Amino acid sequence: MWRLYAEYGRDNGGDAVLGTVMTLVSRATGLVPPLVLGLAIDAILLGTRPFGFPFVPDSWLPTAPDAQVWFTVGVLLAATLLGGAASWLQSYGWNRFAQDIQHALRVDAYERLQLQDRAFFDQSRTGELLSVLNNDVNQLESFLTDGVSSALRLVALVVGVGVVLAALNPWLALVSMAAVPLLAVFTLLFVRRVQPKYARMRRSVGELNARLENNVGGIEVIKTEHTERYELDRVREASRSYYDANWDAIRTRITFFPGLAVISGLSFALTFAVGALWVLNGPPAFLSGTVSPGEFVTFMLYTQQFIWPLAQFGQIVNSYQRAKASSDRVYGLLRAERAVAERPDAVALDSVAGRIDYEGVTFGYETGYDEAEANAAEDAENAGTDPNSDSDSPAPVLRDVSFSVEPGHTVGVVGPTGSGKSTLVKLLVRLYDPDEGVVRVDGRDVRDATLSSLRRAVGYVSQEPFLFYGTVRENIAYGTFGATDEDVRAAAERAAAREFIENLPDGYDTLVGERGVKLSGGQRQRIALARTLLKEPAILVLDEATSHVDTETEALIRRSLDRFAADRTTVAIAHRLSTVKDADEILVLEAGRVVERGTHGELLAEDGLYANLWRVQAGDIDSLPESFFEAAVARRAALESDGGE
Ligand SMILES: Nc1ncnc2c1ncn2[C@@H]1O[C@H](COP(=O)(O)OP(=O)(O)OP(=O)(O)O)[C@@H](O)[C@H]1O
Repeated sequence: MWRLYAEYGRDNGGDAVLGTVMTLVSRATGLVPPLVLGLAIDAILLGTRPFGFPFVPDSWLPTAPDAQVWFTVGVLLAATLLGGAASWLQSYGWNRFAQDIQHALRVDAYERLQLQDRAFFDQSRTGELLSVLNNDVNQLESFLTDGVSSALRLVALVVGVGVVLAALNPWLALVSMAAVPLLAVFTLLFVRRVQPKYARMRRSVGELNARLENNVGGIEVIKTEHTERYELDRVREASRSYYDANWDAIRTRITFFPGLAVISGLSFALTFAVGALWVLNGPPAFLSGTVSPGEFVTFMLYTQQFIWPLAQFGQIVNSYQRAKASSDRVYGLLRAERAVAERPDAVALDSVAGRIDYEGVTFGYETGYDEAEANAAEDAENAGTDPNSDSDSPAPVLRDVSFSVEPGHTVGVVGPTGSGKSTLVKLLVRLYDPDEGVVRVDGRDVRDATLSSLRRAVGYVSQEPFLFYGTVRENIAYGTFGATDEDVRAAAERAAAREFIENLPDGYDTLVGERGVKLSGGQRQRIALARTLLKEPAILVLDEATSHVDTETEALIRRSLDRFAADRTTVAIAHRLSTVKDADEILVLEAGRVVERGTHGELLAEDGLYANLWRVQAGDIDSLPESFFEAAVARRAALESDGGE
C-alpha cells in the first residue's frame, strides 16, 4: 500500500509535506491553551508563580493582574488563529495530495485494465472490476485524507503532550499516559479480530455488485424468461451474505469504541485522583515534588485532550485495514500478467498486402484465472521459470490448423456451431495467441508485429457488434476519429446502412442508446460493419457480420463489399452458406480441425460435410445420409458436455 502511495504521490510530495508540517503546527498550537491556563491560574489567580511564558521575553510582559489577564487572552487568541490557519492548510495539503493520487491511480488502473487481454476479461466479472476502479481507489483516497492525517495528528498529540507533561511532572505524566500502551494493545487485538471480517465483507460486496451488474445487463432475458422472482431471490441471497459479513464486522467494530472510551475514562479518573490528592496532601508515598492547582488543571485538560483523538485511533485502524485490502486488489489489477502483450522489439506492419498463413495452429481457452494464479505466474517469472509451464491445458478448440490466403482473396469459413470458427479469426487479431503454431500476416508472425499496426491492418467485425452510447456518427467514426462526414456517409453506404440511417429521427445524430439498444440487430451489425469499412483495412474479417440482416439486404451489402473487397483479403465466417459461396476457397471446420477445403463447386463434388450442410440450407433434408444426423447428434452431445463442465 505504501508503495502505491509513494509511486503515485512522487510528483506532488509537496502537498504531503505541507500537510505534515501543518499537522504538527496545528497540534503544537493545540498544546498552548492548557499550558497557558495552568500558568494563569497559578500566576494571576493564586500568585504562587511568577507570570511568564516560554519564548516570551519578560520585558514584554505586563505586571498589573488585569493586563496579565488580557495578555493571556491575547496569547490564547493568537494560538487559536494560528491553529485555525494551520488546520486549513493541513486539510488543503492532505486533500490535494489524496485527490491527485486518486485521479492518477484510477486513470492508470483503467489504462492497465484495458491493456489486459481477452482471456483476463473472460475470467473476470465486470462488477468486481468496476468495484476495484471505484470503491477500492476511493478507499485509498479516503485513508489518506482521514486516516493518515489523523494518525499523524494523534502521534503529534501523544508525543507533544507527553513531552510537556513530563517536563511539568514526570510521575503524574506517567499516570495520565498509562492508558496509551493499554489502548495500543487493545487496538492490536481488535485489528486481529476484525481483519478477516473486513476481507470477507469486501468479497461479498464484490459478489453482490457482480450479480447486480449482471442482472441489469440481462434484464431482457429476466423479463422474457419471467425469472424476476428467481433473480430477486438470488440478489436477496447475495445481499444477505453481504449483510451477514458486514454485520459480523460491525459487531466487532462497535465493541471497540466503548472499550476505548472506558480505558480513556479510567485513565482520566486515575489522573484526577492522584493529581487532586497530590495538590491537597503533597506527594504520595515514595514520590517527591509539588503539584500546583494550575499544573493540576493543565494535566486534567491534557488528559481530556487524549480521549477523542484516541477514540479516532480505531477509525484510523479501520480505515487502514480497508485501504490495505483495497490496495491488494488495485495492485492485483496493476500487476496482472498479460499473455498477449507487445514484444519490445515488435515492428510495425507497413503497407500490408494481405497474405495470411496459419501454420499448425493449436489453441485452447484457459479454464481458470484468478489472482492466486496470476501471482503464481509472476513468482514463477521472477524465479526465471516459465509461468505457463504448468497452467491448465484444456482440450484444444483448434487443432493443427493450416491454411493460406493470397492477398486480395476471399476465404469462407463454415462449420457446425462451436467448431472454432470465431476462435480461428480471433487469433488473427491477437485477441488470443496460439498455444502451438504460428499465424502470419504478409509472412510475419503476428506476435512480432506491433498491436496497433496489426489492428489497423485487420478490420474485425465480430459476431455480436458492440455500439457505444452516443450517436450513429460517433459509432461509425469510432477509431477513425479524423473521418469527415463524407467518409462516414461513404462507409455507411458500403455497409448498406445509409438509407436506414437517413430515415432515423436525427439521421447520423440519432442516439443509439446503451449498447445500441434503440436499433435492430441488423442495423447494429451494419453500423459495426461501416465502422470497420471506414478504417479501410487491408484484411477484412467478417464473423457472421451479416447474420442479423435479411437476405435482400445481405445481397446489397455483398454487392457493395465486392467492390470494396476486390483488392483486400477477406475472411468471412458464415452459417448461411450462400454468403461465402463465391469465396476463392472455403474451409470447413469440424471440432477444431479443417476437415474439407475447396471452392463451393469442389466441395459439393466431394459430397462431404459441406455438401450436406448445403442440402440442409436448401431444405433438402430427405436426401441427407443417416451418418450426417448421427454426427450432428454426437457434436451436440460433445458441446453440451463441454458446457456442463
Ligand atoms: N472465451 C471463451 N472461453 C472459453 N471457451 C470458449 C470461449 N469462446 C469460445 N469458447 C469455446 O470454444 C469453442 C469454439 O467456439 P467458437 O466461438 O470459436 O465457435 P464457432 O464455430 O464460432 O461457433 P458459432 O458458430 O456458434 O459462432 C466452443 O466450444 C466454445 O464453447
